[in-house]
Amino acid sequence: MAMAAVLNRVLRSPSSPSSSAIASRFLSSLSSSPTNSDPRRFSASKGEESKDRGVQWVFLGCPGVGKGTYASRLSNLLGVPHIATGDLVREELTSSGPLAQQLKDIVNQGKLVSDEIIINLLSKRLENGEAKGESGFILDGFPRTIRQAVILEGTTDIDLVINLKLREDVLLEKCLGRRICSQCGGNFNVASINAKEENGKPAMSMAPLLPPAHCTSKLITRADDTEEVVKERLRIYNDMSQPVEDFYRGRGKLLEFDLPGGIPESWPKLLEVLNLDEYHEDEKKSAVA
Ligand SMILES: Nc1ncnc2c1ncn2[C@@H]1O[C@H](COP(=O)(O)OP(=O)(O)O)[C@@H](O)[C@H]1O
Repeated sequence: MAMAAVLNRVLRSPSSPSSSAIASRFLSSLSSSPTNSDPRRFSASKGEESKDRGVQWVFLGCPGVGKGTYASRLSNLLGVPHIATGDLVREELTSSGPLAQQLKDIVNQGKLVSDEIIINLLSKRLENGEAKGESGFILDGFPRTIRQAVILEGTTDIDLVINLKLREDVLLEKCLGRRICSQCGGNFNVASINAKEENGKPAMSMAPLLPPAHCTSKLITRADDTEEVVKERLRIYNDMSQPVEDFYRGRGKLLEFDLPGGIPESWPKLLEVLNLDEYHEDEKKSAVA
C-alpha cells in the first residue's frame, strides 16, 4: 500500500495503534516503488545499500534554521520532492476552504496545527506525488511531535534525519529578516548577521540573501515572523519537537549538523558529511561551463 494511503488509514483508525503494530501491518506492502537507474535516487549516506526508490530523509531544526533552504537544494540534487508541511499549511490558508480561518488563527499565534490536520494535508500531498510517479522525499517541518514521529516511523522507512543547529539569537534574527516574493514565491533574507563569540558560542556571520531586482518591490513578511510569534515558535519547538530529536537519536538515524555560517560555508560542508561531495564537484563544473 502506498504511504499516503497508510497515513490516511492510521488517521482514521479509532485509536491509533502503536508504532510496532502499524509497522508489522503495513511495512511489507510499501516497497513497490518503480526501479530507477539514476544513482542520485539512491540513499547516498553512510554507504547504505542502494534502494529501488528515492531517499526518504527528514529535516529537523528550529524555526529559521534553514531547513527549507537545504532541503530544497538537496531535493534538486537527488531528484526527490521537497515536502514542507509549513508550505502545505500556508497553501491551505490561501484557499477558501473551511479550514482556512481556523488554521490562520493557530499559525499566526505560532502554535502547532493538530496532528490530524497535518497528516491529512501530508497524505494528500503524497497521494498527488505518487500519482505523478514521485519516489522518495525530503520532509521539512514533519514530524514535529512525538505522535507524528511514531506514526511516520510505523508507516515507512526513514533513511536519515538531519538535525540542523544554530545559535538561538541568530535564529531569531534570521526569522525577522525572512522575506518572500509575493509573485514568484522565492525565499530571501535581508538580515546581515554578525554575532560575536559569547559564552562559548562561536562567532558567526551570514550575508543577507537578497532578491533579484524584479522581486524587490514585491517582498512580503510572513505574519508569523514577528518577534513575539517567533519566540513562541522557538518555545514550542523546544517543548514539542526537541523530543523528536531524541526519538530518532535513539534509533540511530539522527545526523547532527551545526551550521558553520551562511550557505557558502554550510552547503559544501553538508554535502561532505552526507557523502555527496562528488555532486558538489559536478555543480562547480556546471557553474564554470
Ligand atoms: N508538522 C507540523 N505539525 C503541526 N503544525 C505544523 C507542522 N508543520 C507546520 N505546521 C504549522 O505551520 C506553521 C509554519 O510552519 P513552518 O513553515 O515549518 O515554520 P518554521 O519556520 O517554524 O519551521 C507552524 O508554525 C505550524 O503552525
